[in-house]
Amino acid sequence: MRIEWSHIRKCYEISDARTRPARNQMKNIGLLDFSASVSEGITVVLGPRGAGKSTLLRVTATVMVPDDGNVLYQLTDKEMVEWSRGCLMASGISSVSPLKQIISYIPHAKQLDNDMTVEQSLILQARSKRVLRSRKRAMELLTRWGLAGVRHTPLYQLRGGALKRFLLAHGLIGKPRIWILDEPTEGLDPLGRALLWQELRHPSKDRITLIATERDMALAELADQLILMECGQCRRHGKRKWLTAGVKEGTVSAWYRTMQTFSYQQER
Ligand SMILES: Nc1ncnc2c1ncn2[C@@H]1O[C@H](COP(=O)(O)OP(=O)(O)OP(=O)(O)O)[C@@H](O)[C@H]1O
Repeated sequence: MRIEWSHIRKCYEISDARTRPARNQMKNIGLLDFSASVSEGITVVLGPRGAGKSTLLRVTATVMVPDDGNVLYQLTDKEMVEWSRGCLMASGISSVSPLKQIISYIPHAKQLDNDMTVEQSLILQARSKRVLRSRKRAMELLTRWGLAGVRHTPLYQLRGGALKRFLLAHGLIGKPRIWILDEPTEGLDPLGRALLWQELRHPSKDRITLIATERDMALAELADQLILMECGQCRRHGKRKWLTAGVKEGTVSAWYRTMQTFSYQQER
């Protein structure tokens, strides 16, 4: 399996009338001519705030349409799916329906606006992903991710570590082949961190895991591949071992420091 991004551009229109000049509508650049590719394994996307990491994840998860360029998903030797504005206009959203079943996207959420309980939501998700024995699978995940104590809690009341663990369990329920995580360790408690590490160290064989993080270098050390972003573009990408071989310490953190033209350290 492989994902290939070609010349992706994504701009956001600035909606705040106070910051918008009267005639020229201003745009924020999310992605600018972004090209790269990844194969099975864990890919960690690094970059400073505003580099475009979340935008890349949203486009790849097909929750956002790129303005230009395309994403190709090589699912098997014979099956390839394209995601682009052109494809969407020509064939509608059904053109990416094979992806909807296999992608799980976990956004960077601080709170959920939903009064369903944890248990109900996991069962519903298992059913929507057409998991066999969906209730059993939901209970399995509920227990494994330490959610039994909050099973009857409405989602809007979940906070901190429990919320993060719920999101991870929810995302894994359908055994996704493409697992996309935006800042998964932010707000995660030690139990969740240990469970996430376990999951990342023993992944399904045929899975692409795409993780964005701004500063969790311990997470980045688990990567098979790295993408370094800056100003909406891909500045470097490749195998972690090759990229870090050039620095004395041989770690992602040391490599990342040598790549800084942005103020990673000064921000701290
Ligand atoms: N909804 C939005 N409306 C307007 N501009 C946006 C929106 N979302 C992102 N942007 C802008 O797009 C650029 C890239 O943002 P993005 O969130 O993708 O970067 P990031 O690397 O994930 O940073 P962060 O860690 O701060 O989320 C930034 O300039 C940001 O301000």
